Amino acid sequence: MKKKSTMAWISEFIAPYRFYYIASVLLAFASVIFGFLPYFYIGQIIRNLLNGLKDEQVYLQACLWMAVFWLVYAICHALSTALSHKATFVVLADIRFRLTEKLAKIPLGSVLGQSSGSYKNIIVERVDAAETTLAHIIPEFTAALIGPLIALFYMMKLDWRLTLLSLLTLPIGILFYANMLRKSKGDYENTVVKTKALNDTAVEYINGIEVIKVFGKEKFSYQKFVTAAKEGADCFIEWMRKCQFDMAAVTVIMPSVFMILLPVGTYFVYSGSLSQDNFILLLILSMGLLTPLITLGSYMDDIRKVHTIFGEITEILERPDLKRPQELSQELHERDIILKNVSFAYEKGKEVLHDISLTIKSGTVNALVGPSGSGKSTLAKLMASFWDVKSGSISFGGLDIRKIPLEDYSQWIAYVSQDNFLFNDSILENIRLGKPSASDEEVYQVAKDCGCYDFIMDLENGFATQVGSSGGSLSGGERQRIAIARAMLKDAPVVILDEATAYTDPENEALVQSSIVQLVKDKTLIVIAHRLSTIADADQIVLVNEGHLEATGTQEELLSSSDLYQKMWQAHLSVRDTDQDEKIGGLAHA
Ligand SMILES: Nc1ncnc2c1ncn2[C@@H]1O[C@H](COP(=O)(O)OP(=O)(O)OP(=O)(O)O)[C@@H](O)[C@H]1O
Repeated sequence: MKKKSTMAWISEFIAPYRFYYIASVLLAFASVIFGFLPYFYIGQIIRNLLNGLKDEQVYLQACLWMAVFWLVYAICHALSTALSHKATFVVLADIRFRLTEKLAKIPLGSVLGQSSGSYKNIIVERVDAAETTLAHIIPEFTAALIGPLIALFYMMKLDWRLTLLSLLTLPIGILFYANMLRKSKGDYENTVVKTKALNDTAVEYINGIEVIKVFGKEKFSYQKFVTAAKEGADCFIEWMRKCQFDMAAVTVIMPSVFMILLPVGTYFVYSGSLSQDNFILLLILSMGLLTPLITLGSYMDDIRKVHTIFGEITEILERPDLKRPQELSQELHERDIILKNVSFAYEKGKEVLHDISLTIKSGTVNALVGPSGSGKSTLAKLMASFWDVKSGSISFGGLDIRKIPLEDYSQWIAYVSQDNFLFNDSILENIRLGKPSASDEEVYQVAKDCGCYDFIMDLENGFATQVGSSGGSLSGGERQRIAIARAMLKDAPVVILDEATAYTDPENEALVQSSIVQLVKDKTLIVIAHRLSTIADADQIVLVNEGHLEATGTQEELLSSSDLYQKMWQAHLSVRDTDQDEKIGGLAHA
């Protein structure tokens, strides 16, 4: 697919609000004209003064008209800026919506491949940085371009020789400006990269504050942050260092045209080829000619910035969606999940699952087991449709899951992971997320079924308790039980469960386990099992090893047929606490 240019993207974003921008440009145009009209009166006043006119009325009238035009100029300018800002803030909000919508549509792997800090940086700061350019450049660029053109036209009428002389320093200024742009090429992009790194380190520092404290890594982590901050500052300083000489040259050389205009103009006046009043007016106008042109140059930098910013935004927007149809094309049969010759790689050339064929029968308990890194979670996530398989197929109810609308499929699958994310909202709303239409009573009931009603009611604000960012104000077990209640409310026929590797205490483990038993009643369960005792009665154990399907069967079958399973079982027996396992019980259907 051909990539869209930055301009094409910007046009697409601003298209719904183009009338605001057009109105803003027209008003900017009007403001330039009205801002220029007072110069006619300045010329008139100078002329009258030099001619010795002593009629106050004439001066008063000229001043009055100047004030009126200035007022109209100010109103047009304010309206133009207000319109462009209004449109820009809506455009920026749209861009943010599109970015967040896009993150929900692309494969999960594509989202997880980048740190949350850098997403936050793009969605919040980078989008914000586009505001200056979009809101200011459109009206101000117009004004900075048209203003000097009108001035130039008027000056040519007054005296073409001095007008051309007043432009003498322009090419020199442009040369310095071009040199500055050439030298600092890539510097803005560099500051973007360094700022991103700084963001990532800051987010990592804050998210990992517990680990940092526990392992006494304050110095190390703080140093990492300091280094990122210093590198960020250094690259800004370097950028400024490269620009300062040329920029200073532009600001000094361009207005120095006076050094030429004054002697030459004085000569013209004395030789009688230029009137005094026109000379003074030309001097004033030549000032107004160069300042907007210098401003125009500074917009070039902004345009370059916006190119980088939109490059980052559109890189996300152009990522391919997880392709799914809008509607189901056929009725689904039995809700079996069937994998046929499934292979998968996160990165090109690094296949992590190889040619897996497997049937998960509807209503059965299935355990995915295997050594660490063997591919259990990847397999489960493929079944949950978080990614698309690279080859082979996964079907649900007889239909390839790529042909099932994501919305439908997510209704049928409940994925309960170890790090259950809770939103910074009340417990009630966090559970209700499983079924947005659920009444408060339904939420209470599911909390009772899951065995978390009592602990919630013991909290000071009960179900209205705010859980804090990522559920930080609750214990790990409490968070997990709320996430299970959420999944239970969803009442999906298939539950994929990433069993916790470690529990803090046996009592909590028993509570979590019993809520899981409630959750999976009469459902298809696919559990990524880390402790074999909990899945001894599973209908099917799927043993994965190094991305290959090693064996499938009941525990009895695997104990007699698979060496690897035997070894894992022996290892498990040597560490398990029999009493505890009895208390907890397994995951088989009751
Ligand atoms: N997002 C990812 N990007 C790249 N590689 C990944 C990603 N997630 C997992 N992997 C790799 O895929 C392989 C299988 O990982 P997976 O998490 O599926 O194994 P697992 O059996 O669930 O491991 P564990 O029991 O330790 O959780 C590993 O080599 C892992 O490094």
